[in-house]
Amino acid sequence: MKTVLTIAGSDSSGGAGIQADIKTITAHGLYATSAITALTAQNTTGVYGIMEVTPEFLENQLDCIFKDIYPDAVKIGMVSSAALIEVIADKLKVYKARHIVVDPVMVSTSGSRLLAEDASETLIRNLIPLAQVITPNIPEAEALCGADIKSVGDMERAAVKIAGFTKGAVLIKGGHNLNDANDLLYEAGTLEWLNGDRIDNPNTHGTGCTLSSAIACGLAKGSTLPESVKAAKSYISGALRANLNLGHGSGPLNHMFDI
Ligand SMILES: Nc1ncnc2c1ncn2[C@@H]1O[C@H](COP(=O)(O)OP(=O)(O)O)[C@@H](O)[C@H]1O
Ligand SMILES: Cc1ncc(COP(=O)(O)O)c(N)n1
Repeated sequence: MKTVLTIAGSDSSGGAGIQADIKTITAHGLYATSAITALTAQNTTGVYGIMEVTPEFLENQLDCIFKDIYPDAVKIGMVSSAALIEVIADKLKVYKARHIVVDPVMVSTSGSRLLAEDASETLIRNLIPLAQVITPNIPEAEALCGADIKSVGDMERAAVKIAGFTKGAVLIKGGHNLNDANDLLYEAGTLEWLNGDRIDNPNTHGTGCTLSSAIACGLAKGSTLPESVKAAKSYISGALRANLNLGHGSGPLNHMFDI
């Protein structure tokens, strides 16, 4: 069986982070392993506390996984500090990890910072260069390219610039656009729009985590990046359409639908 490793934070409400990743990987018929970077006390209304693991303990988790159940793809989500980012980058290099998908999680949908302000540089310098693809949302893409994104042209210019930081590909997610849900993939010098109808569902907690894990699943199974991204987009649309309504805020996705 193919396996996908998720390196991310725990979300006590089960909608985002490690929990979303494991649900997504399982729904794709793959085996999930995990290395937890932090515990969050979180629900659909917000993030109420963050407790990071130590760099040594993250190292220990990564050694355990890579020496035993070597992953076919790796997804990286919330990593809040520079020291943890450095551990991950070192271990991915030591173990020659393949098919690395980085979701550069900076701020939660509910507005809490999940990446320390002084850690962005380390993310860009140490981790993003190892990624086959990174999946910023629009505010994260603005932070990475240092420019506002207000139009389709801005999004395309940002994609070309950000892809220069990775092994060559970026998917800028359009979930923060009001009228559509069009994502933009830039790979091997080609821009490809993945247009999606906006689904009328306010429960979008964990969409970014789910999408990046689904992409890692496609890559682990041997699909190309464009194939993996298209399948992941279709998975997200299905999970949004299946419409769960839990909690008092922006609720989680419904992974219990037929892929
Ligand atoms: N209301 C929606 N309808 C359809 N797709 C959506 C909707 N909201 C988000 N998406 C999709 O979910 C994925 C995650 O996007 P986004 O919400 O921008 O990421 P993040 O969770 O990192 O902020 C993207 O593929 C985006 O197009
Ligand atoms: C542990 C953890 N990781 C990631 C996110 C971002 O998810 P979202 O952007 O959907 O709030 C989150 N809220 N919590």
